[in-house]
Amino acid sequence: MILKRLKIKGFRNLKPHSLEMAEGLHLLFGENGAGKTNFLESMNILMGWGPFRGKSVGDVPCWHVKDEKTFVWGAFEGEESLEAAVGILKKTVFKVGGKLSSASEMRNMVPSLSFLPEDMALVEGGPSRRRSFIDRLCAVLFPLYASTIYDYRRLLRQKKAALERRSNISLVNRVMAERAVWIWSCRTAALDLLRLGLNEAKELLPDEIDVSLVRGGTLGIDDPREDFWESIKAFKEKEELYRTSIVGPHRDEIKIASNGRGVGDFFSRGHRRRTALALMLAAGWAVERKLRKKPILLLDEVMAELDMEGREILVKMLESMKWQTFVTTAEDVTPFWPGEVWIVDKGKVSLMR
Ligand SMILES: Nc1ncnc2c1ncn2[C@@H]1O[C@H](COP(=O)(O)OP(=O)(O)OP(=O)(O)O)[C@@H](O)[C@H]1O
Repeated sequence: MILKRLKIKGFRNLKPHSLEMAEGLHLLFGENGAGKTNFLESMNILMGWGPFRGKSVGDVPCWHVKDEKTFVWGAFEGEESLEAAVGILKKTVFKVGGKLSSASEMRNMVPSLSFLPEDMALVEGGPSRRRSFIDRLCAVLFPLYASTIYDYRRLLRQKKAALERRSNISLVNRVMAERAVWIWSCRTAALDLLRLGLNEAKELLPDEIDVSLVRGGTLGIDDPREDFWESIKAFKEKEELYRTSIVGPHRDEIKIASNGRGVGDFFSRGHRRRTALALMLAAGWAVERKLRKKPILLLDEVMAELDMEGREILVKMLESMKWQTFVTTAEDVTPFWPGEVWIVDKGKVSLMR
């Protein structure tokens, strides 16, 4: 799908806009603090994902204009056509085709993926980044995924409280087991698709890459349900001693390996960045393959640490995927950019060519 028209009002530092957008690649070029990330974020919120990580929706309305309504409106075309609007105050209110809707409906109707500067460190550091990446992909691929994760987290809190009180946790374990097994099945299916997608992004990769799920805190028995229950049994005392939940998807690791070794440990920094971008492209491919809809990609400052060759490969691959893609940059890469170039200056977004 593509976002054909976009209207923005009262959104952070952005001036009111009404813009026509083409398909294909879009570069948003401007100085630091110009509003490039804000512009991507407005689309991210419209497509049901909320503000970028760590930011609160209450901070979105422009600080300088009192009592102005904050909204983002978009007309999407492609596999489906629809008009959607989101009004933002302390919360977000969605309308699709004039009728009340929700963020999760938007996420399912208009598949989109965002990739932020911190995602460039996807293959290194702790597992929570990789879980967040796979969760975002699963939330696009499987309509009930986001609500199941929400439910699972609620159960985790209940289990923790029960462990603190030293009360019986067998009932909460039983309810958790169903969610845990389902989340594992979704993550496994998403990783199967990612593996196929990585074949399409080979050019970016320095070597063969494999991705696999290591179930959190389990004994690693083949059957996930048996794995859950046997591990719960095996670690019962430990859970009670530490009063924390050891077994389950909240402790999963997504292993990214090359020739059997974790790439975080031995790929160079640049090659780790390329691997992260290859995973992002593979995720887009997975969405298109499963949903038969072209995703919209929002990429914030992803070219900053790539060498010239890496940038050229990335742009060539994005061109060949034919997804509508928005890329921000503070570096002047406009001469070799093959698509539309937008200049972002003090909150004003205008088409350069
Ligand atoms: N609610 C708000 N109202 C008005 N201005 C805001 C609001 N929230 C953030 N801003 C301002 O928006 C400005 C632009 O931020 P943004 O992150 O979009 O810049 P950017 O072009 O992506 O910059 P960089 O290249 O440094 O990443 C920031 O300077 C910030 O102070």
